Amino acid sequence: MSAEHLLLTVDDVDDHNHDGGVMKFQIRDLRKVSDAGVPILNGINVGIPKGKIVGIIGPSGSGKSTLLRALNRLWEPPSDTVFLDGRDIVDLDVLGLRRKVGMLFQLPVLFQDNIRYGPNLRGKKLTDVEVSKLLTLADLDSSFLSKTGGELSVGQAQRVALARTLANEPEVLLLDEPTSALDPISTQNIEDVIVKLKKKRRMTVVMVSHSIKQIQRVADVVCLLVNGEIVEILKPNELSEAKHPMAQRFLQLSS
Ligand SMILES: Nc1ncnc2c1ncn2[C@@H]1O[C@H](COP(=O)(O)OP(=O)(O)OP(=O)(O)O)[C@@H](O)[C@H]1O
Repeated sequence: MSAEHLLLTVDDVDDHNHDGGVMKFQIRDLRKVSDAGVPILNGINVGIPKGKIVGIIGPSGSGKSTLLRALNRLWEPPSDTVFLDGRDIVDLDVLGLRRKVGMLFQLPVLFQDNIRYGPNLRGKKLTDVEVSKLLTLADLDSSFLSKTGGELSVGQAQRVALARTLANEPEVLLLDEPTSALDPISTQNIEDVIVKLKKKRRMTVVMVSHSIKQIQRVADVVCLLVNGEIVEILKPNELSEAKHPMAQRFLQLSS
């Protein structure tokens, strides 16, 4: 399949509430080779539609995290490959980029004043009321204001980490298996928050997950990554129709 066929358009996204075809990210022929000369990303061509949840699934080692990390320059992509709102991200101020493009990892690492940290860096002091609002957004009550990191369960800590990311008012949320360490209830809480953020704040979300069911619950469109290539782009309810043999095998074993 040629690269042009894999350019994601808003028509691929089964939802009427779109922004007239606006892409938040455009990724063009993104490649990465390891120091040992092994290809990690093999020419990624895809658009990430504004205000949508794009799921990324694929076998272990297929390059999902590397792709995600390219979007906020945790891995520095080559110039002319990743564009945010039409601008090459390597030309942007890296801290400004990371405020706009927040990231949540698999396991949260926390300390008490974390939520205030990002705004503080920008000289903005959040009041207790503002912090409470962020906690509410992440489905936590204000009692969490006075709790230290050690008093939180992993699920609560992940929601506090989400509130911390949201304190920067990001336009894009990158999620790297954000619920893989959580129980089903905490997982559902995080999924609900993600969907709410998309609906209420029209946030763009790119989510890596090993859970096909999770991707089917939250994503508007799904990219299947195999050996550093997006081999198919499907709607969540069409995943069983994947044609690439590795993608079929992965989906069969995962379901
Ligand atoms: N800095 C690096 N140097 C060399 N190889 C790397 C580096 N980062 C990642 N890789 C390799 O690149 C490939 C893709 O890694 P990546 O973490 O992006 O995959 P993934 O699809 O997210 O995997 P998983 O599902 O297991 O988390 C792997 O083979 C990995 O070993």
